[in-house]
Amino acid sequence: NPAASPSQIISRFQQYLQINTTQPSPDYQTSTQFILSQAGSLSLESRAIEFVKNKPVVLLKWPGSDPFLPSVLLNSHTDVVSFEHSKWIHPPLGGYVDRRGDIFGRGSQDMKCVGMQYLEAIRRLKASGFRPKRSLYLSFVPDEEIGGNDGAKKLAYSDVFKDMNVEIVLDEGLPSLNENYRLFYAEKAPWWLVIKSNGAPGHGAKLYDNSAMENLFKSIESITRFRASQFDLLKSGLKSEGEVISVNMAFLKAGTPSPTGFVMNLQPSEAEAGFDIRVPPTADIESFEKRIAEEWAPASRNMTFEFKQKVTPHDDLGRPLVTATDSSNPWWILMEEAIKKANGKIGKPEIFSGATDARYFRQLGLPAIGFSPMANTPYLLHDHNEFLNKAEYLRGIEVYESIIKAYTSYIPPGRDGVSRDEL
Ligand SMILES: CSCC[C@H](NC=O)C(=O)O
Ligand SMILES: [Zn+2]
Ligand SMILES: [Zn+2]
Repeated sequence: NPAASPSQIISRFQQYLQINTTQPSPDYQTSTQFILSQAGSLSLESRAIEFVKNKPVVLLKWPGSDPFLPSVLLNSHTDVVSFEHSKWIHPPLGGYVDRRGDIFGRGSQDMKCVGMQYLEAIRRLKASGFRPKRSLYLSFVPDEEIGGNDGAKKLAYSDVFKDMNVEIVLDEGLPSLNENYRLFYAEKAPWWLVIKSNGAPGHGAKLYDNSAMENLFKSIESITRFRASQFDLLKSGLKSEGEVISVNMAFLKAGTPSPTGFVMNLQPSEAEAGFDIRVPPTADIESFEKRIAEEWAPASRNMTFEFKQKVTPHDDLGRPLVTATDSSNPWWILMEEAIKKANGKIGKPEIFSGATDARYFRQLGLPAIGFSPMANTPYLLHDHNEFLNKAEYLRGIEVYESIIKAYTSYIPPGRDGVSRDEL
């Protein structure tokens, strides 16, 4: 079967990498055509739904033999973040494979790899004669990189989704440098904070209190100390990456522009700074909010603040938005078993450091697991020279074969254990 040869498999991945779905103006038309044609070659049911115009959600279905069993959803996003072309050793939209077998491209880790691996796993399972009991859905959603409001969120809150009767969702994860795959049961919530200071303007030679710059820098010092304290917890091993609040400065804006740069002998009356903050579901939100209002942007120091983005890491009832990792969640156990069956090793369950579409499904009360099968791989999401090794990519397909088999065959205890198939 030539369609299943490694060179054909890699060639399909390259084709997907070559489609320019880079934010802020992704070519969703071409990616949609590509995915639909893949679905056609696999005889999957397919449709493209525009909950928002020109932002297609491509939905594929491999029907299960028992329509009464809830379904399984494998999600991936089709968009990728932008890149600095000149800083790459191979073109970011090329899908170039070097002598070591490293496949270069924006999206090779985040997450065109996963979307294609789902499809390749289905190709192999179909060729082997496997038939799922549960229906398997694949969603290829737009706009994850800009928040997912017009993509996964629309899907999750739609009637289409209700009709799908989904019981478990898989979405993206992160690579690990060692041999252990990483599994994610929750994620941090992005808070994008902008703080502004005001102060009296004055001569650049004059020393006085409460300038806008001084007021802003008192805040930056306080934020820097907090950042260091969180980072120390991580460095010392007392906490893991997913358990600390991360704070990074995104921009600084101040000064009075002049045709030759900035006016040097005028102290500005305004200054501002922006921070990308990530809050774990386990954090004490109230005390952190208090810290921002009282220490980072106190009105008493002529400061104001605003959130450009403030996602809650909690559900409607105020509970942390997490997927269970113990025996109360059979999907977690099945996932671990299926990976191990495919000879994969697994590290400790983790909280994802960034934001993913999984949060929309967790908000509905569904279990969602973040996983991208990338072991022995450096973390290059959003970085220059993003790549995934060919051998690692192919191994990931085998892992998904094992997961899909286990998930679509799972019948919960107590449900008489007889599927329609066997009747
Ligand atoms: C709040 S929308 C941003 C989503 C983005 N997701 C992946 O990188 C992130 O910055 O985590
Ligand atoms: Zn992603
Ligand atoms: Zn991303």
